[in-house]
Amino acid sequence: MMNTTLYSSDTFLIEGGAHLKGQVKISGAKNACLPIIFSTILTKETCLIEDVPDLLDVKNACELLHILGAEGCKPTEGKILINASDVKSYETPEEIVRKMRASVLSMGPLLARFGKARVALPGGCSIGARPIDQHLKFFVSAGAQVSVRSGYVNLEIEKKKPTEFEFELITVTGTENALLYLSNVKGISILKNIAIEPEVIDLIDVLRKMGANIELEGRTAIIEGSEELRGFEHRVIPDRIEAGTLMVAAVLTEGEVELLNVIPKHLEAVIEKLERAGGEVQQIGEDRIRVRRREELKPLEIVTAEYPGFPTDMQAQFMAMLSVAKGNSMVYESIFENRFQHAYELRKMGASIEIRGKSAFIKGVKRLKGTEVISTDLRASASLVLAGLIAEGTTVIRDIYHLDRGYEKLEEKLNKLGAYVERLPATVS
Ligand SMILES: CC(=O)N[C@H]1[C@@H](OP(=O)(O)OP(=O)(O)OC[C@H]2O[C@@H](n3ccc(=O)[nH]c3=O)[C@H](O)[C@@H]2O)O[C@H](CO)[C@@H](O)[C@@H]1O
Ligand SMILES: C=C(OP(=O)(O)O)C(=O)O
Repeated sequence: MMNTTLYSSDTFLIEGGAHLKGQVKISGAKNACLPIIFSTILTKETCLIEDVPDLLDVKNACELLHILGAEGCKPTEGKILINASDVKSYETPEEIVRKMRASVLSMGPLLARFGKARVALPGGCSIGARPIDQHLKFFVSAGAQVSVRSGYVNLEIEKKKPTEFEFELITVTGTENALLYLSNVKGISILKNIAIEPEVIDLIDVLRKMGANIELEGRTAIIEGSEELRGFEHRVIPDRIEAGTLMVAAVLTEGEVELLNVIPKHLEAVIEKLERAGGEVQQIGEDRIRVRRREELKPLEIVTAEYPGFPTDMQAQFMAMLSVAKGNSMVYESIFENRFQHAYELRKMGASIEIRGKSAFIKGVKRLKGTEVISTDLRASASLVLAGLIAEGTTVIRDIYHLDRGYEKLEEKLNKLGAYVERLPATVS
């Protein structure tokens, strides 16, 4: 699990009270971009990825590719060119892997390419135990020898062969790892009970461009892999979680914000809840929406679920909003067992939230008060920023390391909309 104190981390200082107004462009999705970066290991040809968000996780993924021996890997003005033909190493070192969850996605491509992989156990947000047993069960079913020793997973396979595998539970990166691997295995494989998050579908688009033939029937994927995968050019889908976060900001601050570069279909569950809570969301173009407050904030019941359900990655942001809704709300977190750390920080700001197991009971209060809080994980940090936007006085959010993993220039975007968010650089590392 991630220990934030290991990393130098800035502080946000927020003055509450602004009504956000204006236009904001949504960045490419972190959780789509990362698996796509790892897919480049599967080909010796050059790959071009566009709409790459400027994020710590992306920089770390690129550094990992660079350490493995790939060329390019320098995100420049939203683009990355990667050529992995010179990759010779099949070992991903702990220092990088523990910084981000998605580095587990190097397993599938390295095993496919070298017949071997040695990958440190991944980090990411500490929102639960986050085991990778389903990834490993998949690799075993594909014929790999798998062992875990001294914090590293060792995988080895003699001869790649197609396989049929059913996940015991729905896992996003587990599905992506299996798709990455099988796309490079000749023959027809079947994966059942897969995740169908938009980020998984974006990866499938890329794997198809590379030459894999992938068909989807509900939660089943039929994959005809190829041993000679091609390079690709691909524009990453917009980040639905960044969009959702800014939509909540617009409603919460009684503002009016136009979001550019969104795929409204990906946001259906979020839009439905936001409208029930008193927001108004209008589609004003193919990839544009306008969001504002329609009426007084109302309480909600939210149960997180796999896509197309309500995303766990939006739960914390909604909790910040429900903290000041008129009435009692309930949030049930069905995906992760420890994803309520923001609730304790929101309480410091005056929110009334009681946690019982996987449920949070929120009694709306009239207002929040600025104080000093700690950001414990990525979306928890986002919820504290939202709370800071409407709190009385100044909110100081320490250790925004995780926020930088997942939001591109959040303070700049918010300030352009009229907020006051100042970044104070870390003084100790
Ligand atoms: C980099 C990335 O894309 N991160 C996203 C991805 O994380 P990630 O892929 O890690 O999340 P999973 O979908 O794998 O996890 C879902 C649930 O399954 C459990 N599980 C997962 C794998 C496994 O082998 N065994 C197991 O028990 C997890 O502990 C969790 O309780 O999907 C999550 C769920 O939408 C999002 O919150 C994360 O933002
Ligand atoms: C939990 C998240 O990220 P990660 O899986 O990289 O920890 C997230 O994006 O909300």
